[in-house]
Amino acid sequence: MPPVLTADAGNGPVDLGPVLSIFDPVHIGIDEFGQPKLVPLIERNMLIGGEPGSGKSGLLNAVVGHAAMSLDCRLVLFDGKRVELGQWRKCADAFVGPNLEQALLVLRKLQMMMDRRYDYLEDCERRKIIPADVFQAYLVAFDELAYYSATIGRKVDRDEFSMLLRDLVARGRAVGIIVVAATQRPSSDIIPTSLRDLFAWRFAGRCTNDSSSDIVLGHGWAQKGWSANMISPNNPGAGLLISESGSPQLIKVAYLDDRTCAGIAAYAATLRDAVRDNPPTGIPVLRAA
Ligand SMILES: Nc1ncnc2c1ncn2[C@@H]1O[C@H](COP(=O)(O)OP(=O)(O)OP(=O)(O)O)[C@@H](O)[C@H]1O
Repeated sequence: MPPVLTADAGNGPVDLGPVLSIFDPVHIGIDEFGQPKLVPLIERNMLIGGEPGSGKSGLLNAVVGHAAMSLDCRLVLFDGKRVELGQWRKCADAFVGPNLEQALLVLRKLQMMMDRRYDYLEDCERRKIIPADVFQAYLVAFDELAYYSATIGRKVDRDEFSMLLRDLVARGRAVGIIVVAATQRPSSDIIPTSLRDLFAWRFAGRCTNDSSSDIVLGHGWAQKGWSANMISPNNPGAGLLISESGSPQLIKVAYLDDRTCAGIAAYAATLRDAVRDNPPTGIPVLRAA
């Protein structure tokens, strides 16, 4: 049972409703045996690849939905199409549409914040963020990665985008910055091996060939029989999920349709407003239900 958010604006505590935590594993769907598939995301990143229509946005929305409902997590969303993650806009600190300059601005700010968090950890002689920390986790989600790194704007800006993204993926984990990135172009120019290997979780929805599947999951898996090319085009949301230390696993993503996403997003935005608007005397507290 998730904890219930309680607010006290001076007239006694009022239950606002259940919330989640980004330190909890995220429910993303079911495995082959019909068992819930839960993935811990704190201190990890997730790469999502697959051909158009394979269900990447479905997985991204499941993850962003959990983060939106986690009041210990802030959201930064990059969405070249604006409508894939657009429903979560009110829950996000920043929402970047099809604008590379704005994307760079936001990424530079995140990099600066990451550096300051490292200064703080160094001063505290600690190695990573904990739930009791004053600073909150950030979920930084991209749909579609290649749009910013290979499609719009000037090459020099796209290169800076790729460099900032790599830095965030490489160094963000310990300071609570989680990157989840989706692309319909699983090719080596978009996801070089050195970048791919920084993602602890990798999900390949249906891919057009074995080599695209390997680019997401890791070299050699197709030859061992694990290729997302074998997934039916009529089965969106099915795909192979691998963690940095395991073998691929077939899963089916829990799909949130537009109406459900909008409902969760509106509820999460209300809770976030309630937390923001509460006076210091009424700081909301989490308690077990
Ligand atoms: N887990 C799922 N279960 C059932 N249907 C799904 C699932 N995921 C996606 N679908 C269906 O497939 C369609 C395409 O899914 P989605 O938009 O997530 O694909 P995508 O890979 O993000 O596509 P694109 O690359 O074009 O953005 C959805 O509109 C939905 O109808």
